[in-house]
Amino acid sequence: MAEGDGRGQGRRQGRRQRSAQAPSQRARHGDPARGAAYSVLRAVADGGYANLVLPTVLRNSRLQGRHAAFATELTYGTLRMQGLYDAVVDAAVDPPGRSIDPAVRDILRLGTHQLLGMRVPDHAAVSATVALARQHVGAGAGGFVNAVLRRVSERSRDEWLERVLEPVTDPVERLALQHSHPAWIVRALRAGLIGHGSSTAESVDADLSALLEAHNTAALPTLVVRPGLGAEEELEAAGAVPDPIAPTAWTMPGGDPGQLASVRDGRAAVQDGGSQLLALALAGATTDGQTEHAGDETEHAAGETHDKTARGGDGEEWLDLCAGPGGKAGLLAALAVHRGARLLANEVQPHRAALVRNTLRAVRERHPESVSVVVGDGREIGETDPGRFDRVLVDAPCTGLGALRRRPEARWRRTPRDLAELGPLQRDLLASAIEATRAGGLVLYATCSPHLAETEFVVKDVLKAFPGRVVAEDVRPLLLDRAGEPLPDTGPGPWAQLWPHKHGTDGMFLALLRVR
Ligand SMILES: C[S@@+](CC[C@H](N)C(=O)[O-])C[C@H]1O[C@@H](n2cnc3c(N)ncnc32)[C@H](O)[C@@H]1O
Repeated sequence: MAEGDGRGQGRRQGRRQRSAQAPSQRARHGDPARGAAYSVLRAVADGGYANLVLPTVLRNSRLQGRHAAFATELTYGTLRMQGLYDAVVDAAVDPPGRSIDPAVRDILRLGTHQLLGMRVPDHAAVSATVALARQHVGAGAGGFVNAVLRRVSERSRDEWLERVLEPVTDPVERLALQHSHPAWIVRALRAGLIGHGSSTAESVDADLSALLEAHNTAALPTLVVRPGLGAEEELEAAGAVPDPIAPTAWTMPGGDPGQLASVRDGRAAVQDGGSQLLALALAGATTDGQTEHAGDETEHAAGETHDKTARGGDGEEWLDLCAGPGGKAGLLAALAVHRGARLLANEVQPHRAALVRNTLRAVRERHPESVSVVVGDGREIGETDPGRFDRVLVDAPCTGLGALRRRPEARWRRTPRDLAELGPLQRDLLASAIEATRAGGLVLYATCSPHLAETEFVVKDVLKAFPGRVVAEDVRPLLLDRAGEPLPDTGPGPWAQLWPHKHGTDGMFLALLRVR
């Protein structure tokens, strides 16, 4: 993205920003877009989430249009690429490897992203970032930042890459540095590509590079239109177009989806296409022991477009075991209502259950009897409600390694220890879901991670714990795009793995289990 540098963000706002600062002050103070990016980086260093902090910071700084886009790209790009930029900065400081104050480190990362990752002219990148350092840290920091960024600006991105990669011989470490991921994640993704049958020994290196690159590429927001609530017209009028990935998916090439009335009132929402496919797959599967649902053939609500077979419906009870903040529950609720089923959304954290209630408001207002939200530990439902549900979604808490393109700081926060902590919880939740499902009913286990330890290994372990009682069914034929075609390249089955570089979705894993 080319940089705005305080110019032309709607003439009125540009004048306001300019008149608020004399030229001499502007030289000393950073501009609002860079200031906003810096605030988000500092909040992330304190444990905040960029996707939650950034909108507030943009609003408080009154940044809009291309200034907001500049601040967003600067923030997200810097967070994603910080592994590589730290190596560049460490090589550029004098003496190399000298320790750097965390706030100054953030400012140097921002400057390096402008120089190596954006189309900002060198002089503007250096002077505006030095001003930021002076404003937020002090004059000494300004001088230091100036010296380091001038050295960074002396080489191109490719030249820096060559320089920092030179001493690194291990192929995984090289890819990690080049694509700015922790090495343990690169190793796990490599194992996932092979383990899920997505890559062969010959193709894995190219696939891995494409996957890591996809994590570093901003994704256009995908919207879900919750069926039967009438949001399509407004989306069309706003310039959104149907997305081929799923019958409920739409893409908005520009503008802020949050401004749409249908998004504000919960008839539509921003939701990854993979998440939509997952909810549609669970709703589209056939439960045993149910009669045909006569409405299925005639209705043309999204998600019902292709499947004209019996899937049960009337009177069914559906459970979303780990529902917060409610994205998948929102789609499941709309599908359940349409099919004469009821959805119970469960979430262990009260504040996340409140988010689920809010997400479900459009359906709850129209069909209060069909949807309810409860706070509870999903591990207990198998005991409190054995054999009660026809369909259960376990969208398990996981490392989120499949959603790194949307959560720019997540790769630096996660550690292999998280896997050790999540593993027992994932197994307990899946076992509880199985206990809570009636004979002939279905459990869909899903993660937004392709890590083998939280996908295939969990499912295989739990299947072993229920010998003869639970079978894995082929979920791949249920993953249908808008044209009704099964998604290609989802693995050898019976489970499926989606990938950002292949499907343009988050890296979702799905396993469909039938209780006998
Ligand atoms: C991956 S998120 C679910 C995302 C959700 N399905 C959606 O689409 O918005 C996992 C959720 O599980 C919740 N969780 C963690 N432990 C749980 C437990 N023991 N019982 C129920 N929910 C739990 C977390 O708080 C988190 O909200």
